[in-house]
Amino acid sequence: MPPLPAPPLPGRSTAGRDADGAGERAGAGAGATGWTVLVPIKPLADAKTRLRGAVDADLHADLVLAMARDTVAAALACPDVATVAVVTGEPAVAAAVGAQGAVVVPEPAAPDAARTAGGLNAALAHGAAAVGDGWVAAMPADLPALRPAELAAALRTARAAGRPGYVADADGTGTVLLTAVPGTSLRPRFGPGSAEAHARGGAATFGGDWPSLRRDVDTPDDLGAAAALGLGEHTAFLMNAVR
Ligand SMILES: Nc1nc2c(ncn2[C@@H]2O[C@H](COP(=O)(O)OP(=O)(O)OP(=O)(O)O)[C@@H](O)[C@H]2O)c(=O)[nH]1
Ligand SMILES: C=C(OP(=O)(O)O)C(=O)O
Repeated sequence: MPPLPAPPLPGRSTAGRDADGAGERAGAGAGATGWTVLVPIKPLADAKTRLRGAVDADLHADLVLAMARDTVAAALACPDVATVAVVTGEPAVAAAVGAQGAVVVPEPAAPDAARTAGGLNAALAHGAAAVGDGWVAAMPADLPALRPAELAAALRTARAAGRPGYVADADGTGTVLLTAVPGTSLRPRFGPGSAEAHARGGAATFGGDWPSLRRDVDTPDDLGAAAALGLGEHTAFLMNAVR
């Protein structure tokens, strides 16, 4: 007997966002018209090694979590997003983003893969299977300056294209948004040179003036660039506290 498909996750319902009457928000996964955005988040102690030194070592995990919470908050506030589904194996992350209104897809333990791009791509494939077919996108959790309107514009570009695609990061080499369309599965090829890898895999390149979406934070310099755009509240609070 073939394996049963994973059931779609429940959609998020947020009174504040639904109050303005936009019609595309209820539900997620199969049949839903709003986007489901997958956000993978690694165990905090292992995450963002290139960012180490931006704050004292004992605050590094707090900084990583603050950036993730700002990324999730911006996605939740995006009018085109029905559900934010965080793929993580870390209970502290699950509790934090669950309190924000994200749904959590528990990541299967894979100790040896956790530090590799294979770990990230496997986590996203697992998340995509859990949320089911539909308008599904993936985004890293290191976009602390992300503006909901820029994410909305990129998702609308993806929807209008009607085919899978990606948005490259500020450097042009990485990927900050990977999108699928109903009837196709997400094909994550994150890791060094992922923009080219996604293009080679047949994904369309989506361009637009989306500086906060493209501003992923890998290094202390990137954090400075994100600060120049305007950090989300969690990251801003932490950076102000350590100043
Ligand atoms: N769930 C999950 N998320 C991952 C995994 N690997 C990376 N991520 C997430 O994927 C996003 C992009 O990852 P990177 O920018 O490569 O982050 P990183 O591996 O923490 O950073 P470096 O250590 O500096 O390479 C971040 O949100 C990470 O938390 C993984 O194995 N599982
Ligand atoms: C994993 C990626 O992120 P970064 O290169 O920023 O680590 C990617 O862009 O595919």
